[in-house]
Amino acid sequence: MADDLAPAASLQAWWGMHQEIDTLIITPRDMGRIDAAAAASGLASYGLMERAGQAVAAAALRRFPGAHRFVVLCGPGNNGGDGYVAARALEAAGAEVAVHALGDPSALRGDAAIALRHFGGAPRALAEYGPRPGDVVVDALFGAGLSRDLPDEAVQVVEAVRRHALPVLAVDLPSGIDGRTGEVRGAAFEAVATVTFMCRKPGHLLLPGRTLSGDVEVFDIGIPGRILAVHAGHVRVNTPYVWRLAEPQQTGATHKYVRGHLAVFSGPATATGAARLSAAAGLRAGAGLVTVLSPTDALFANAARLTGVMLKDVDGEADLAALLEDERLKTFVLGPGFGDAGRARAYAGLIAAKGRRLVLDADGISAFRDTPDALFGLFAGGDTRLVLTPHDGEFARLFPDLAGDGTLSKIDRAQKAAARSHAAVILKGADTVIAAPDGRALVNENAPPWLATAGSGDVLAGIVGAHLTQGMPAFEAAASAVWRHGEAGSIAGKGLTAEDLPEAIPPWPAA
Ligand SMILES: NC(=O)C1=CN([C@@H]2O[C@H](COP(=O)(O)OP(=O)(O)OC[C@H]3O[C@@H](n4cnc5c(N)ncnc54)[C@H](O)[C@@H]3O)[C@@H](O)[C@H]2O)[C@@H](O)CC1
Ligand SMILES: Nc1ncnc2c1ncn2[C@@H]1O[C@H](COP(=O)(O)OP(=O)(O)O)[C@@H](O)[C@H]1O
Ligand SMILES: [K+]
Repeated sequence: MADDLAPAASLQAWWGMHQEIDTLIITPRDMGRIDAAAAASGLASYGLMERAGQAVAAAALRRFPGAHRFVVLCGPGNNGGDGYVAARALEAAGAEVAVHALGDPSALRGDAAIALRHFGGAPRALAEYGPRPGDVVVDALFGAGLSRDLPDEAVQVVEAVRRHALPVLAVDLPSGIDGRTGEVRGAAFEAVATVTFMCRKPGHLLLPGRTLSGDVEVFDIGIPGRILAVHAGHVRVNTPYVWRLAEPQQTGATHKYVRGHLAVFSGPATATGAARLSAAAGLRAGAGLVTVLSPTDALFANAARLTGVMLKDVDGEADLAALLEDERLKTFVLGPGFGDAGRARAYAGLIAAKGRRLVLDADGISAFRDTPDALFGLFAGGDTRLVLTPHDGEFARLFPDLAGDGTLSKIDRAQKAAARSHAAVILKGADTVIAAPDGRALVNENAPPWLATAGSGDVLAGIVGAHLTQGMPAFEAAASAVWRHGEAGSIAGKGLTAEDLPEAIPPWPAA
């Protein structure tokens, strides 16, 4: 099955309702199209560079009032051009400025050559830069145009600046970060802050670029929003803006079955806790009823620890088939602590055949490691009814080729996996990516590091299940679950355990 993404034109309309510019994530390739469209619309490109460089200088002066000297490192392209504008503005503000260029400045073309001419000074060679205490480095070596590993000369400066622990303000991206993937190309500056233009790029949100970018300031250099919106792809930051219209509505007529019934499969007697975490999270996240479906040997272990969550004996396919006769049971969570791979495959098959919705997590994902296509076939066609919640290790079991392809970004991997599996995919981590089969993708950024604790993923699976069973479309259900999970992590605070998370799931944000 082809992985090529051909987002429907109607998607543009879907995003049309969600065009807040600060949620757009623009790849360097999108940015190229945006530049071309801006130029075609009559916008003077040098004006954009001038505003970009001025914004960098303003940020440098504001952030580093005690700097002895600003050292502006300029590269061979337009990122360097921004650097020359910034150097001129810093000098005009009375600061001490040193400019060092990578390569021959007389080879600059276009707007960058104009910026150098306006600067008027003669840059010194990059290799001549000797770090001094009190220096603030303005990194304008490479931005969106980085296409291969940093040259040795630049690597040496990156290392010298790190050795001297000098603060770095990056222009657009820290040099060495690939704007499309967030990966380090050979070496990269670690910036205190990065000033970028119009929108953030994947490299600002995906690790390790997210960490190396420091605080990211987005400065509007004057490209009209309508041009951005038309040429932006289908990647956004995961904020309530993109799914708030799909939030479950509660009216006076709501009763618990309207809010949906969620079922969570328990593992054997020695591994029941994960399912209860999912179930507790599901109830707190808004499912009207939640039932743990337990193998017979684990009934007592579960019964002793459940209150608001119900319990039912389901010990094999016949039991599940009988249960599926109840039309009100719409959504299942399968995988947390589940253990039995053969039974997981059989249960997924029954659930799919009956047209129900499934969150497949943990052991449920691993159960299909030898037969991923069989899983994808179960949920092909019709609305998206499957949500997969892999961490990197589980992802590699279902999608070994995508996991092993070093040219793909985490966003690309999630998008291709979603298209192939007909599932909404939550590819977890500190930079969780949520993708839909139609090509939409979101990068999450509200999760605190202390969410990385045993059982945290089980809680997430339960929240997704609760959202699905309340009728949200799969992608929106998944994205909003990741966001609420991140908020719960912040509310529960440092030192949390997974048991604290369900209690901390916040109400829906005000629409
Ligand atoms: N409309 C826009 O998009 C604007 C872009 N601006 C700046 O323009 C930048 C992009 O400019 P460019 O496309 O010129 O790209 P860069 O300035 O990032 O890179 C310059 C050139 O370096 C070469 N190169 C790439 N990797 C290299 C490596 N490892 N070693 C040696 N040479 C390498 C490539 O030929 C590339 O075109 C942005 O990052 C931003 O700073 C700003 O001027 C504001 C306006
Ligand atoms: N460094 C981090 N910062 C924020 N969130 C993280 C980080 N590492 C992991 N997470 C989140 O914590 C959860 C861990 O889930 P998972 O890997 O399934 O662990 P478990 O199986 O122990 O629950 C996921 O939601 C993941 O996105
Ligand atoms: K840079």
